[in-house]
Amino acid sequence: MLEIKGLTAYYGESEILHDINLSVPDGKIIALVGRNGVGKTTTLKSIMGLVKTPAGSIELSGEELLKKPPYERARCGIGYVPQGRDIFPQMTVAENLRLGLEVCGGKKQDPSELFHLFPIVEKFLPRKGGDLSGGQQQQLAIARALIAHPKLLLLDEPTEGIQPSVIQEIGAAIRTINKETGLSILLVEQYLDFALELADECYVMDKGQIVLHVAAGEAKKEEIQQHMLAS
Ligand SMILES: Nc1ncnc2c1ncn2[C@@H]1O[C@H](COP(=O)(O)OP(=O)(O)OP(=O)(O)O)[C@@H](O)[C@H]1O
Repeated sequence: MLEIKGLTAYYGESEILHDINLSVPDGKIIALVGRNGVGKTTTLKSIMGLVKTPAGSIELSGEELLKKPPYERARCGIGYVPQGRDIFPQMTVAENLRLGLEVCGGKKQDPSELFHLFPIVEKFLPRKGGDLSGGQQQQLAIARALIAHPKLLLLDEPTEGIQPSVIQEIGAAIRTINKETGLSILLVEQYLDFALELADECYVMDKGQIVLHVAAGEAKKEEIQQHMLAS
């Protein structure tokens, strides 16, 4: 599905990612973990074309994305839920959801197919996005990304600032959508237990490099934690 090879990324003159190799196989959930500031968000932004990536390759189902602008990458089938969710507070939940359709050229899709995953989104359709709690906004942001039927979903810290009961609901929804539709998911997380519970494989990042790649089933939590400690 997604194949990243030898990727570097820059902010200005600073090289942030160094020779990243990472793959998301079809239908799998892959976690990318690491402490603050190691380059996880930059990896997702690189996939979306939002940062300078002068070297390497990013292929989606065999198609090179590196030279494509962000909107074309989204149209190739990538849904992106950024850190902080980017919900428009003055727009209603229904309007926020509809924005997700712009990605597929405004094609008519039926949002109701997502309501069994996120009942709260259906319940609050007429409410302003800004009136939702953090957890509800996160569910709306994921629903908005799913409405265009992506092949690959990029999730940036969906548990950040969210209460434990809602984290469980979000985890269940991610697992259900993966099982029901075979959607491939790249999940960036700092909450290691959540990541290991959901993921098939786990990559650990430190200082802009991948320092460990393990199957989540055999993942040694302590070993991963060692790599996540400040060095
Ligand atoms: N817009 C920017 N301009 C310059 N440097 C940046 C910018 N955004 C991030 N950085 C730097 O790039 C590095 C990687 O940041 P990144 O946000 O990718 O880390 P992260 O692992 O996602 O951390 P967090 O969990 O805090 O989001 C950090 O040193 C950060 O300070």
